[in-house]
Amino acid sequence: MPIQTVNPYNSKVVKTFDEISDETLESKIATAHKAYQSWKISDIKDRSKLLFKVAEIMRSKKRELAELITLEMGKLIAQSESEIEMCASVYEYYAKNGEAFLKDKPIETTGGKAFVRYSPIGIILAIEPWNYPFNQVARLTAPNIIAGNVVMLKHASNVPQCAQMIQKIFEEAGASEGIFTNLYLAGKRIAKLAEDPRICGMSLTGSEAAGSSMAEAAGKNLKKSVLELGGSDAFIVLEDADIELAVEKAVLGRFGNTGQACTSAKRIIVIESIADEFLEKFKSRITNLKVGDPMDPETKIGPMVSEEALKTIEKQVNDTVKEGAKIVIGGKRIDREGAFFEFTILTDLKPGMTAYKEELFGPVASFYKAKDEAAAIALANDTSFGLGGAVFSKDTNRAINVANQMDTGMVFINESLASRPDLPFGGTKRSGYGRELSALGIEEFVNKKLIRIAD
Ligand SMILES: O=CCCCC(=O)O
Repeated sequence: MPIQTVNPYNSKVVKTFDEISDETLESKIATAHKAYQSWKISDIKDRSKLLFKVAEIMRSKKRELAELITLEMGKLIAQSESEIEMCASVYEYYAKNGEAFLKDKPIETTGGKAFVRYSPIGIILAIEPWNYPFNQVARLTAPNIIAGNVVMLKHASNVPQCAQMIQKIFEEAGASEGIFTNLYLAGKRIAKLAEDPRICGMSLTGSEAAGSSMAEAAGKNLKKSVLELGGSDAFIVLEDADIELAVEKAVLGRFGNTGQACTSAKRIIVIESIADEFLEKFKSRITNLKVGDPMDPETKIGPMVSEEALKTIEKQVNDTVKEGAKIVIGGKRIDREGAFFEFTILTDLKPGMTAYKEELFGPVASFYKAKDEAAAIALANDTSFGLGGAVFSKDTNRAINVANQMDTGMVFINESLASRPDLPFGGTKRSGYGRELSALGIEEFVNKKLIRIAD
């Protein structure tokens, strides 16, 4: 894949970047390794100041950064601005709480004293996706920078200007060279990078295939890794739910970011007795929406990230329809320049169909009726993924009981799933392992060193 900005609104190539040579890569690793030697022993208050400054710069450049996101991957401009806000709040969260999270943890032991100290480990390689080009990077970078690690970023090849901008923001905030380094390189060079003893941890958000090959390289070299992969999250609406609320959140949860999120509410599962009413309201909320330029605040349907992404979802929808599913609304590309796909709802889905078993990474909701709560849970769990989910019910205890039976890393009740700096984020099954954000996110790439003092 060439490293380039292609505007998904009109498919025009805006700017192309060269991959770095092996010599440049070596020199960047050497610089990062050197930076780590002083960063790991720096005062945590200075590390915190750096992150506060990064957050401040991001807020002050919110519009410019949001426009870059929209240019490179087509997100609606208001959603791009929200991403920058969220991203700044992640940097602030670790700037404020990092010191407390990293405090020594005393251990009760017989005779003598003991505690666990969280120490940094070195360079962490972040392999990040295009769908939240600033926020995905923040989630790995903020906890590691405060912990005393340094970060090298291999971003998705279609968001090179976002990647470069993050490095520039760190520089502007006063970070020495090597604290945060953007690398323009192809995915196939990651396996070789994993062999480098100066790279001490690897984190990837992306597809199952990319995750599996990164984990293989990390495992072969005995490196700790974190994986945030795909999802096919269930959005369960029980018969005692507030239907208006559930519909509103389903629209947001499924069609936000043009459906291109690992945690999108890809499978809407509604109890039979209220399913028709829900479906009618759900459909009406996505009917006659304004299609157009994602930079225009009036636009409600913007482009998908690329022609390739559009073709993938178009094929998945066509295959599923051939297999017997029905289209309630949408179902095809929009006849205009750019990677536009109609907001779509599929019904009559059965096990084995394409949309039943695969992740649909675009604006397509799979709608299911379940005869009762147990059937809804069984359906929710009938997937190889285990990222997130949502349950809607006015009875909180009932909803918690349902959440408890869902095989996922996260469940939100009466809300659609969205990350927050203070909540752990991550999955189980084929959605990956490890956690980002919250106090748990800082624990992934630190040496939990035992120190024992004899009596
Ligand atoms: O693809 C991953 C999406 C994460 C969305 C979020 O941060 O809520």
